Amino acid sequence: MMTTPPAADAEILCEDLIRVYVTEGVEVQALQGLDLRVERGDLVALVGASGSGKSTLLTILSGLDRPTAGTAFVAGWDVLRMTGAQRRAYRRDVVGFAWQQTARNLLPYLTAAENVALPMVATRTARLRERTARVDELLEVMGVTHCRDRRPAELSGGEQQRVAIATAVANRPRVLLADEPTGELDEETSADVLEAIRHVNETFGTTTLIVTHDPLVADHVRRTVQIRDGRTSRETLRRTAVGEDGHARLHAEEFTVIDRAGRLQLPTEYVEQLGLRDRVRLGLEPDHVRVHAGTTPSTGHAEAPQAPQAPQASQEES
Ligand SMILES: Nc1ncnc2c1ncn2[C@@H]1O[C@H](COP(=O)(O)OP(=O)(O)OP(=O)(O)O)[C@@H](O)[C@H]1O
Repeated sequence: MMTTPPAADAEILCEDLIRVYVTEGVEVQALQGLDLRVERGDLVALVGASGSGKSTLLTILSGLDRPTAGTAFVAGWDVLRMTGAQRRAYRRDVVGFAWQQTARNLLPYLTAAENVALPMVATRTARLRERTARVDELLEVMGVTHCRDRRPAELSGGEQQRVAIATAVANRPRVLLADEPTGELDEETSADVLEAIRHVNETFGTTTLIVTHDPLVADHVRRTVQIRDGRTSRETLRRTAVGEDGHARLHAEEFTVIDRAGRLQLPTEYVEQLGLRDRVRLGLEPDHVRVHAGTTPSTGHAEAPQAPQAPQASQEES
């Protein structure tokens, strides 16, 4: 359903997303009020420990599952309120997916080129000549032109994933969702696949969300969002800046996410390093918030250790 999302410019916008699974009378809160905003054309990695809710979120964004409550808009589509027919159109035209299990992505009896062409054949969106040109373009962007006439069994794991991503974006979806695309690959092959995803993002402007627990993914994306206990908790933004000496350097800035109720999570290492627990003392400064260990009233600043300062992040334990 095309409705205007609350913030029309965000390509993916989730607010207070909740997903409760009930199995045999036992409730599991997989998503506990998750907020996420991804701008159009962005490339974002969503990282988090096993069980933190990453796959649950991706399943919702891909239109395969409905959340229990909250809002989720993808490319202007309200994923909570789609009818069956709209859901099929959404999955066909708006989002592309690549899954961890390579076998789930490609048909084993088709060649790489036939696999990539398949979504276009299914939607009858292009004539044969346009289709062939599109397949060639995609295989080239993904660096797998040499695999054109081979079947999946004749490809390496990394080549299979690159063909799978070419297939996922064949119909020019606005959003690409990838669930652990490097989960079955070694480090070097993973880096190749991630660079290929980045190339697709830059070439076609496809908004891309990669879900992973591979920390190396963070090196290949501009923005990493960490999910903890079914909520987004921290973000890292990377940018390259040229210093006074003329050399380009990569800067990484850490942010913590603050929700509408003013709650935020302190990084575990800050909590451990300063022995923060139970209650902390806060102080409001003109441009930041101080967080001190200890629960007794302060007579000055000197006696309590000061929390390391995270850029932009005011810190308070939730
Ligand atoms: N269909 C389901 N029925 C019941 N509980 C589920 C279901 N799917 C997920 N869960 C539970 O929801 C929580 C979040 O699971 P989810 O698969 O989203 O985490 P994840 O971060 O993707 O983990 P992993 O990295 O191991 O895939 C877990 O406690 C999981 O057991």
